[in-house]
Formats: sequence, C-alpha cells, structure tokens
Amino acid sequence: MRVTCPSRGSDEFKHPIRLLPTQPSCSQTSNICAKLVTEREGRKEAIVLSLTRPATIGRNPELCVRSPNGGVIVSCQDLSRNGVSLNGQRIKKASFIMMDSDILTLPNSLAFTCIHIWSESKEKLTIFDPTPPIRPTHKCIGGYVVTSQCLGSGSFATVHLALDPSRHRQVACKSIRAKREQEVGQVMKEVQILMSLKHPNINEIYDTEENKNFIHIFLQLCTGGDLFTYITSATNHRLCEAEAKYIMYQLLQGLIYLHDKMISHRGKERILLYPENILLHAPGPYPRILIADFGLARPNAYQETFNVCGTVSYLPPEAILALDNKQLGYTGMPSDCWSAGVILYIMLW
Ligand SMILES: Nc1ncnc2c1ncn2[C@@H]1O[C@H](COP(=O)(O)OP(=O)(O)OP(=O)(O)O)[C@@H](O)[C@H]1O
Repeated sequence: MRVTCPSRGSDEFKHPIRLLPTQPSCSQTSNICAKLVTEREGRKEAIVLSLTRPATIGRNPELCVRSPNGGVIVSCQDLSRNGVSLNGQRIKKASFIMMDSDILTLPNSLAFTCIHIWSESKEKLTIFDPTPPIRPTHKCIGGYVVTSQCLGSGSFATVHLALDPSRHRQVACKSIRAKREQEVGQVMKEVQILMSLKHPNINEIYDTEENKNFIHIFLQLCTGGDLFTYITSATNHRLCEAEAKYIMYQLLQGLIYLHDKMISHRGKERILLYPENILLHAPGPYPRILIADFGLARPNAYQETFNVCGTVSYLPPEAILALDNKQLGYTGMPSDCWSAGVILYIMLW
C-alpha cells in the first residue's frame, strides 16, 4: 500500500523536526509497521510509520511504508540540500530502503534507528530457507551482499534488497529457483539479451549469478512499489488524467524501445505487461515508472506463438480466442499495445 505524503503546505512541513508519539504496539494498532527511534536530551522519541500515515522529518526525508507480502518495507526519499546518511553512507537526493536496525543520520547529527514492528513475511521461494530469519541477516553472492529484507515475490521468484559495495548502491536481487539445467540455460539466454537494454523506463539488469539451486538477477532498485498498488491506494482507486497521461507516456516510451529491439513483453506462457509488473522508481506522486519482470520476455516477437494462458483481463481478443483453439496464435507486440490500453483504462476508470 502506498502512503500519501502530506502536502507541502501542511503543518508537517512547518516544523524542522516533527516527531510523532510512539504507539503501543503493532498488534494493538495493526496498521503500524515500523518506527524510527531517536534519543534527544535523554528522552527516547519515535516517528511512527503506518500504512495509512506517512512521516517526514522536517522537510526531509519523506518516509513511507509498504507491506506487499505481509512483511515491512520502509522507503525513504531524501530531497534535502544536504543529504542524509544511512549506516554511515552518505546519500543525497535519492530514495532507498531502510532495513530493521538501519541508522539514518540527519545533517544535524540526530540519528534514528529503524525498527520494523510487523514482519510476518510470506515469502514463497527464499534463499534464506528454511525459515526467514527474525533478525536481519545477509549472504554474499558474487560481489553483492544479499540481505534478508524481502521486497516482494511472484510466481517464479523472490526479490531481496541487496547491496553493491563496489558502487555504493542498493540493488534488488531476484532469485529464481532453478529446477532443471535446461531451464537455467533458457533463463540465462533471455537474461543476456535483456542485459543490453538501457532505457529510463525499463528496469535495468546489472548482473547475474547462478549456482546449483538459484539464478540470481541483480536489478536496478525501485523503492516506490508497483503501479497496481499505486492505483488502488489513490483516492477512488483512480488517477487524475494528467498523472495517467504522464505514466502512459513513459509506458509507451518503454514499449517503443523494446519493440524497436524486437523484444515483446509478452511471455512465452503468459502476458506479463500488467500493473503489478510496472514498478515505481521512488515513492510519491507523478512517479517515474519502469517496466519490470522480463523473466519470460522473448526476442523476435512477431513470430506467432501457440502457447496461451495467463492474466486474462489483459489479453487481446485474438489471445482470448486462442485460449480455446491452440491453432490460433497471436503476436507479442500488438498484444503488448492492447495490454497498455487496458492499463490506461485501469488508471482512469
Ligand atoms: N527491481 C525491483 N526493485 C524493487 N522491488 C522489486 C524489483 N523487482 C521486483 N520487485 C518486487 O518483487 C515482486 C516480485 O517480482 P517479480 O514480479 O519480478 O517476480 P515473478 O515471480 O517473476 O513475478 P510474476 O508472478 O509476475 O511472474 C514484485 O511485485 C515487486 O514488488
């Protein structure tokens, strides 16, 4: 769920530091997911983060919390002139994810410890099996540090927050459990094609690692959640025309880029272009969007395919007909355009 930030003119912004009182516990007010605790003049104070209540520290940074899989994801956006520091690492004009126990320090040296309160993660596949750890932990994979902070999971993969120490940045690590060697080869072939893609509206693949059990894909981190959650948490579950136009423009730019390279977002087995697979680069209104989840995107999209099933609401008529008649194929690119049209409808209806 996206948490709307208070408007610039609201009281929240009139005070350089506004700390909200600590609430008793998450179980009593199930909405409260995290808090940022600090000590001032010997007194503990806390900023409470709930799914319905955003928080700010003075003008910056803006904090919000999401819970896509029942776990806690705290996004923080720095818009200040001086920047902030996360665990001693300086960050300026960027958005990032705060894990449990992370320390956020403001330029005035006030330090806040992030505490996740509600964290019943419902991960499906995880590299932290058998049980997701209660305290944050990490694993080193290739040159990356993959943390136990889950960012989301789908039918094929679980995505964790990871750190790229060489470039001092947070990234997303998508781990796919590989069943057969043949499957690994197929996925890696597709990933190689997708690694060459560079566009502001395409979720960039930085790197890959594979081992006996998993394929790990290191992706550009998106801290704002997905478009579906963004739409459903807007007033009346719809966006204003201007915002829908802005998002649609970016979506089409991304699709034009992909189609020019003869890559369709339509998966081998399912339509993949739907609002859950469109991610927001950072939280907040008028977001920059990135088309994500290329697990099954296929090159040479004009080639007709006969494999049809999946997210029916986004299917074009010819694909619906093909559901019953496997002899009828349909092509990926027109299908992507149809799905984009359905997304526009969903943003506005
Ligand atoms: N680059 C990213 N940055 C932040 N979060 C991400 C990123 N990529 C994926 N996620 C989160 O992880 C979730 C699952 O990822 P993804 O949809 O790629 O998995 P999947 O198993 O391929 O999904 P599907 O069931 O749609 O095939 C997403 O819904 C999103 O919340």
